[in-house]
Amino acid sequence: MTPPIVVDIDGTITRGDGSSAVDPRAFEELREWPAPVVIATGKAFPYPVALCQFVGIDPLVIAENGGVVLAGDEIRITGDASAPHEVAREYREAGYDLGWGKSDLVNRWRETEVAVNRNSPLAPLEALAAEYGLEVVDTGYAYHVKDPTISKGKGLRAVCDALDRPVEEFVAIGDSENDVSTFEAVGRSFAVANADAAARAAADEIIEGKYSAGVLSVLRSLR
Ligand SMILES: O=C(O)COP(=O)(O)O
Ligand SMILES: [Mg+2]
Repeated sequence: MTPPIVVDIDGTITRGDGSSAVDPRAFEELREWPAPVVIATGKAFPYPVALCQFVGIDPLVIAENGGVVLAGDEIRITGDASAPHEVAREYREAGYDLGWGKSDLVNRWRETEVAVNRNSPLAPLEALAAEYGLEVVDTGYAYHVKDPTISKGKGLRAVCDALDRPVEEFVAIGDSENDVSTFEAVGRSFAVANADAAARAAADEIIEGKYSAGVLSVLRSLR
């Protein structure tokens, strides 16, 4: 039987062309998938919700690295953004910038963490985060200032409770440090070839292909 899947966005179903463009072939594959599809991302909640709508699948979403979860018409928000916002405030006061311009669409709808552009300095961000008992996770796309007890893996367990399905049934695909907790929770995990060291070490298997090409090859082999 085709397994349910939990899939990361950036670096995983993207085309790998330097943009955040999702490969349209992944849209097709996810829409036709004959089992639940969970989108698990570091992005703010509206992005994966919109992705599900545009793909045409039921929204099963883990956003903000597990801070916000949607399953079975329930939205579950874990933690709050006040400590991350304090870190961001102090970071700015020290003369640094979050790096997303005036509109900052990356953080505008973020409810439990703050994301910082990877062109901004990491060391002072990590120092401030530690003062507030927070961690900085580098997804390869942004630095996320977050509560260390929140993870995509825990978010997946919440989704599984809502769906009344065992988490071990799931196959996970991802590319970075923020996918490690998902890999540890599921029955079978794949890192794409472009994955970072943490994801590669945690995955059961490393896919030969990079980005969406790698994902498509795995999905086709699982069906
Ligand atoms: O938002 C990010 O930094 C990365 O997002 P992802 O978890 O979908 O790869
Ligand atoms: Mg990713």
